[in-house]
Amino acid sequence: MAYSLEILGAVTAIYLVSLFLRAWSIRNRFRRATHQFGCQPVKHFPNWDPFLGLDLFVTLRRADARGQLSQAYADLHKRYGNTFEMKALTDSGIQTADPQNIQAVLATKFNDFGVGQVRGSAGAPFFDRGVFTDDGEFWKQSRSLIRPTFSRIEFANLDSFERHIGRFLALIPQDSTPFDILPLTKQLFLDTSSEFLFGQSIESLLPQTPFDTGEFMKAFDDSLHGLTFRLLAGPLRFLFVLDPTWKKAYTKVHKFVDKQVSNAIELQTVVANDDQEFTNAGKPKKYILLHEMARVTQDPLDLRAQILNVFIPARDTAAIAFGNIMFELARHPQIWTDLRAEVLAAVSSPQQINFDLLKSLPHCKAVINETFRLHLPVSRIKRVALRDTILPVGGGRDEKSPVFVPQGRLVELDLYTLQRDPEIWGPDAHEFRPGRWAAGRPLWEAKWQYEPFIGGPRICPAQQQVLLQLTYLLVRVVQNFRGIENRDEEIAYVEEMKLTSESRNGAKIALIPA
Ligand code: HEM
Repeated sequence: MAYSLEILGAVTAIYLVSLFLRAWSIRNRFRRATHQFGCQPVKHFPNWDPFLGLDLFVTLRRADARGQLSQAYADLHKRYGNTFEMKALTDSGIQTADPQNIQAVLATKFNDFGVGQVRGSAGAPFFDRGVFTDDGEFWKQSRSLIRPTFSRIEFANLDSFERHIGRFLALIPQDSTPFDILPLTKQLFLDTSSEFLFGQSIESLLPQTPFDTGEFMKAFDDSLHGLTFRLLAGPLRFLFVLDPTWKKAYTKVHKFVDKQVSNAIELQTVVANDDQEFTNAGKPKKYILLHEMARVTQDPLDLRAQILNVFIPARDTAAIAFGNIMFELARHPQIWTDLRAEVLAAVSSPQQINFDLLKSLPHCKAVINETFRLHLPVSRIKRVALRDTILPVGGGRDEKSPVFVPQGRLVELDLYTLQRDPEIWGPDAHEFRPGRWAAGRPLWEAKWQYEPFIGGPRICPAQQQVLLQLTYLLVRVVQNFRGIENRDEEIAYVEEMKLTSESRNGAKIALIPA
């Protein structure tokens, strides 16, 4: 017993000495940065638990339970400035909603920041290394594996999208019965994204789906759920080591993906190097990401990891965005009327819809932009400093001096606060007002004030594809229904923060047939 106490005492002493040495080293590096670059300290949230930040952690978890986590961060920014530092257990580090700092982290100082320690191996063995988890050379290689397909896809695949939309429209009640459009939209995008990513749609919108869709979706959701907990737990994720449900869930997902991977490899040996961008009938070739990847690597485990690295950010994001559009339109029915007038004037039949037409609808564009401004499916971006570096602003009393960021420090970009900042968007920043986009696309994007897909080298590769699909879907729904009504007693947007952020109450609406 005495012996174990001695060991415990020694371990504690070593830990405290290492903490002290680390703090001392950071202080020296900070002094050097002050001298060289004029860095000033950033404001700190006044934690009463300065070691772990349990006080703020509990406050934030309570806000999360109320569905107001993003707003809780925005309130902190209101009190402590655009850039401040805080401790909240695993969520400790610098918070910033400043466009200059966001630009530095994502673009101008891109090589100084990475996702490694934030995501790193948290997903393994559910999903291994790929474009979503890695930094440096491995990230570059993974990104180049998917880039060619994404840069061509936006022009193609509209035909198969229409096929899925037909099924989607048929499942919408035609007698103005209230329903929640979010789950239905999730099924639609699950079907289209599985077709684009794997070459085989999960066909969840069909009554006779060839898969046990419910089982697959549950397994995938359970896998993502387990992943969210592990990411939240940070270095404490070893605590989940004995959790058998996660393994059961991701094994089912692997079984499905591995089958698609082996199909892709087999197909590769049959149709090697088909570089044609058009079919023999002159139509744009339909791109399948896994098949394009299999032209570069035929390692099944690598392919599984790489495709899951795309499927995870793809899973629900676009569906959540469409649900949010419907959520807002149901609360602003007059805007639906304006949209419908624009759509009916431009489009008479689905066959007529093409890329150029979809790009030429300013009302649709404004509604989509404004929805993304208020409701971000990905609202917080986490990065870690890969080396000692500097943020351009946020230090000192006036928050205008540069801020020293030691290697290993977490920096969180708060896009929600940025995109609702009254100094940028005016006093009606919290209101849904697509009219603010009327003068075309203003400078907001160029100034890093509007970033739902972020910017810089890690910009969402699917941005153009998603915007095109959302416009297409909006056009098709607006064509078929002359009105929309809100059927939710709760008027406010209640947020459900998982890996992505969505409306906890879905989008309960009634659509009035044309
Ligand atoms: C409304 C829909 C979507 C939004 C708002 C969105 C937004 C984002 C954002 C903000 C990031 C950066 C995350 C970070 O670096 O921490 C990201 C990354 C990514 N997104 Fe999307 N996304 C959407 C849909 C999709 C879809 C449909 C796909 C695939 C088909 C996709 C594939 C990816 C991939 C692979 C990355 C990682 C890129 C990298 O790190 O280099 N996203 N997305």
